Amino acid sequence: METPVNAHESALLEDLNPPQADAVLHGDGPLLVLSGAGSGKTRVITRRVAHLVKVRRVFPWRILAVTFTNKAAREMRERLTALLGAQANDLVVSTFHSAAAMILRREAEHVGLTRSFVIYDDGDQMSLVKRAMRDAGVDPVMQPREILHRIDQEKNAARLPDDMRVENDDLRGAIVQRVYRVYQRLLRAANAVDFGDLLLLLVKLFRDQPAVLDRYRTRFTHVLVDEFQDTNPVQYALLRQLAPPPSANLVVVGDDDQSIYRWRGADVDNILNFPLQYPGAKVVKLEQNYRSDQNILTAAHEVISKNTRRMAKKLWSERPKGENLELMLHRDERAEAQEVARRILALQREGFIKFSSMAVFYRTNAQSRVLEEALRLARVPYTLVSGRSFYDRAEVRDASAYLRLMVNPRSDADLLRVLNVPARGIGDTTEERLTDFANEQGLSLYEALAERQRIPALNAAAQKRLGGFHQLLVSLHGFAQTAKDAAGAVDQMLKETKLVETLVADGSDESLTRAENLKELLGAAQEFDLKRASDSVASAMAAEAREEEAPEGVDSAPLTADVPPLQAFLEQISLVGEADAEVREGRVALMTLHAAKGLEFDAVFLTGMEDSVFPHSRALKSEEPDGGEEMAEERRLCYVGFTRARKRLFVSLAQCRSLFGELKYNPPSRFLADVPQALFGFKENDLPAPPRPAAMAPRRRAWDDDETGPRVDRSYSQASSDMEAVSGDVRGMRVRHEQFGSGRIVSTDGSGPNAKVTVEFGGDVGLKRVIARFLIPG
Ligand SMILES: Nc1ncnc2c1ncn2[C@@H]1O[C@H](COP(=O)(O)OP(=O)(O)OP(=O)(O)O)[C@@H](O)[C@H]1O
Ligand SMILES: [Mg+2]
Repeated sequence: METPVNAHESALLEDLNPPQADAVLHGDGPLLVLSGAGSGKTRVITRRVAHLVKVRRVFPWRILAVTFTNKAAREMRERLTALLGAQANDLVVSTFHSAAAMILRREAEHVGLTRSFVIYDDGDQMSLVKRAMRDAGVDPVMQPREILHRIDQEKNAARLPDDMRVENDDLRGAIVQRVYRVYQRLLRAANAVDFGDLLLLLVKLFRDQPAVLDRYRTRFTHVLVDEFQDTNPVQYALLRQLAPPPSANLVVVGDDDQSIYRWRGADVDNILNFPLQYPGAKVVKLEQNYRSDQNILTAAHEVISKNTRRMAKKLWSERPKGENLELMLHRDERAEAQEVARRILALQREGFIKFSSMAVFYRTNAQSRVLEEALRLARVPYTLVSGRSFYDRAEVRDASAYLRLMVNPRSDADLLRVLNVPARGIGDTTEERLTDFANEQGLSLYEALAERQRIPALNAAAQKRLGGFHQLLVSLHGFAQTAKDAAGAVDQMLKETKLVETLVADGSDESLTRAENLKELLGAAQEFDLKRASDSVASAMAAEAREEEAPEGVDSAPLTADVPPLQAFLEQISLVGEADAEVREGRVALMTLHAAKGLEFDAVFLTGMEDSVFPHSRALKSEEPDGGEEMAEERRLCYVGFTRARKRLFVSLAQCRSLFGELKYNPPSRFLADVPQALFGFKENDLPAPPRPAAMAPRRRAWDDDETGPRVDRSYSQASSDMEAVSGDVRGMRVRHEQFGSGRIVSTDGSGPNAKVTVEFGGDVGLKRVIARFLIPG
């Protein structure tokens, strides 16, 4: 460690341990910080950025710091503003996607777009894929969803249609390639990109036009990446372009144990092989955890250490052992939710833990509904962290479609969405004639509208309606050209389209709520304008305060400098991700495990700890004995979940659960079997026996109606019935019937040998009502 050179430096290093300080002080060249959860990786990134600016006098605009979510970027910026003041404004702190979007917009002409391109989300992508399938004339042998997934995967791997490797006998691959080609053509025609394009087009541009790449390489002398374990190949390619091996100043921090986005193409090898890609990279390991009490860390360690392919690391903590972990067993998901709500209230009252320091996690979004209901009933304030929910509402999507048409009328998907919203009497036939005409003439729908007189077989009334709609779009587009701020444009759009007016006139409760949401969108635009104005003032002041001049000829302008306000606002909306909702003051946070990455809470409830819920049923289907890569990823997700907790960790499970409209009796999560009993405060052989599924043995799904399949762990069911007083409940029990074979009891009517029992039998038999005495157990 070097000696601090001045007061700035000592302030920045004050509360760092030696390896952290080492990483902050590291001079030039690549650096990898690889370490477990809660060891201060994110703190190292922020401090290092502050150190670069304050002590090493690097211009803030030369620094590109990339994080995983907008929320994380926002938090990092806040921390940096606290350390650097107004200078923080000139830093580029963003997600990969938003950094790429900003650069791509500046260079749009090079990739066949104009600067006003729009960004399509999943929903838009889906309708585009369907259209591409029609245009490509492929038989509907594949689901659009599957094709879209494959296209996304290709993009994550940095492959355009021509780069796809399709074997001769790979029919499905050939179909994907064909649709992908048309899909890309449709995107370009609409002056639109999807998420994958943002990165892919930029990587291609940088590869094909070295002069363009050179400008950004010269500019960004320092690139830093948080959560590096979750980068996918196209993101890594971009990093290597901007900060090429072997000697660029690329700092990556991450934890291979927290790699949880394989399904989005993330490749954990990126972090494991970093020292090979960047030979000579300095490697720093942080081993002290500052977040969690020892019991929590031990549990997390025991779960993750079952994974075979990982960098071994063991965290230690100076923090106390802390409280025991708590295992909560419940009859069903409703009982679970009620108990979670009750415990939250108790913690707040007796444990002095604020609502905002508590979180409830679950594996899949579908689990949130019951939890929400219970929290509402118990009057526990909460926020659902599911960032897109607001922007995914139908009325908000309609409004956004109009806004996007304002800047880019060529966006066909948007035009189709609002062609008859609010209702203006344009029916399916008219729509079909319009689209057919546009297709034949090779025009965008907007252009086709202008030529509507030439559309065959269109009656005068339909002509007139299309004319009115066209007029509306022309007027809005004109307005957007000169709009001074985003809010003005949103306001104008709402007025001209009469979206709010129509909803208010309808007057139903639902319509009024929708109208409120549109006003909320206007509010979001106003907030955006304010923020933009204050940022630009701050950044001008910071520039003035600096003694040094930016060097001649280097591009130092803010990346969004010339972007018109409405467009910048739309970009922000498009890039809102799943994990982006604010964790609000005074509220418990509800979120999926994936969204919990990087966060910390005093108390964490991890719900649905049952096999096939968590680990997800997908991972249980794996053929490999230990569940293969999918199971390893679920295990990492469990590690992420556990390590979010500072002081209290509750793991909870239900004996039976309705999920996705099905009633399932799942055995306890195999991850629970890895947690030493003592951490729950159980002594050996204590009852209730902690659930111990045959965790390591290969097995089938528990509900498979198959004689060779495993059975619900009876000892566990017994234990939990003792706890929950559900004795006498035979639901879930396995039974045999001479004629129908084996099955599982779903419900009963009456008691004794003549009770009527509804049983779900295997094979084609399905649900049957039979008399109890004709059944034998097993
Ligand atoms: N040297 C330190 N002294 C005291 N507290 C620290 C120190 N380093 C980090 N912390 C605190 O420990 C907690 C975890 O830090 P941080 O979020 O940076 O860890 P991380 O390694 O990024 O975790 P994750 O792997 O979950 O992303 C934070 O509350 C942070 O403020
Ligand atoms: Mg972190």
